[in-house]
Amino acid sequence: MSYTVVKYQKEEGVALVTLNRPESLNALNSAVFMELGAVFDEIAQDPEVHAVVLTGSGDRAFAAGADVSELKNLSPLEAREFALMAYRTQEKICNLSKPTIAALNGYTLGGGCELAMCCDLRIAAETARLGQPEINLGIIPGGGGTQRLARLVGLSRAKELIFTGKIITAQQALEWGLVNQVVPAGQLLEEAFKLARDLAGKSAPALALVKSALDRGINMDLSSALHYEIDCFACCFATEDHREGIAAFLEKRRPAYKGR
Ligand SMILES: CC(C)(COP(=O)(O)OP(=O)(O)OC[C@H]1O[C@@H](n2cnc3c(N)ncnc32)[C@H](O)[C@@H]1OP(=O)(O)O)[C@@H](O)C(=O)NCCC(=O)NCCSC(=O)CCO
Repeated sequence: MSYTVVKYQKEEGVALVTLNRPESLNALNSAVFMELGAVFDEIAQDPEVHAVVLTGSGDRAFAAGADVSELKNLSPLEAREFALMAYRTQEKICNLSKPTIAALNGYTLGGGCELAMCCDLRIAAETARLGQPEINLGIIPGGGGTQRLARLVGLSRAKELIFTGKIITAQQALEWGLVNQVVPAGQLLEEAFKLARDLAGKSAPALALVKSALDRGINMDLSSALHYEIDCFACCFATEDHREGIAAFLEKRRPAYKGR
């Protein structure tokens, strides 16, 4: 399939997905959400892809938020439809059984920050700036910001960011746990790919199971989550990869996983 507002490339088992509206700082309009959803459907079905890097084109922004010009004339019902469309795309990203890394190459605001939080890990360029500035438009986050931000940085810091609309540096985001790593801007994609290739070399079923244990477990009560983890642990023992991983350890060699 061909895409216009999103770019999609594959390299050594890693998919690179690039938001491609640099003239508007990769603002997220309906077309972007639709194409992004189609790209992640394609990735989900592609056995050659073992990890995903999501970034923005240009050197100014990952994404500066939902496209304000599209929000301008929405009725409440249309606003709800827009948010639901974003939600459906985000669900495809969150539910992907392969690891996802957001490479934040500049402004990561509003819907952009919400999209980054749908990825498993976030690496930020030193120049990246993050925030949920919706309050300054007289609206609130509608793409999961109130929930995912609070879960990542805690309720108090989420309220600080969302109430004030202030924009924080990559370093501050690292201290708050909103990003995992900060790197020089020139090394962002290199570092994101290094991490993605490392993850692509691990057992795909083990990664899928542990992602599910973490993402589903966090929304369960502790006892249910611990039992779910036990079930996921047991499922690993149905894979060829677990035999390979354990054999490789005992034979003091690197494992060669088959992804099954
Ligand atoms: C990101 C900011 C602070 C950058 O400011 P600056 O460097 O001055 O650059 P600009 O001239 O403002 O932007 C360049 C160009 O991009 C357009 N643009 C930027 N952000 C958006 C956007 N979110 N939607 C649509 N278009 C956008 C901007 O209009 C310029 O276009 P021109 O044609 O050249 O005029 C600054 O841009 C900023 O504050 N942006 C908005 C951030 C924001 O409020 N985000 C939240 C949106 S609501 C949301 O996401 C709801 C989901 O929960």
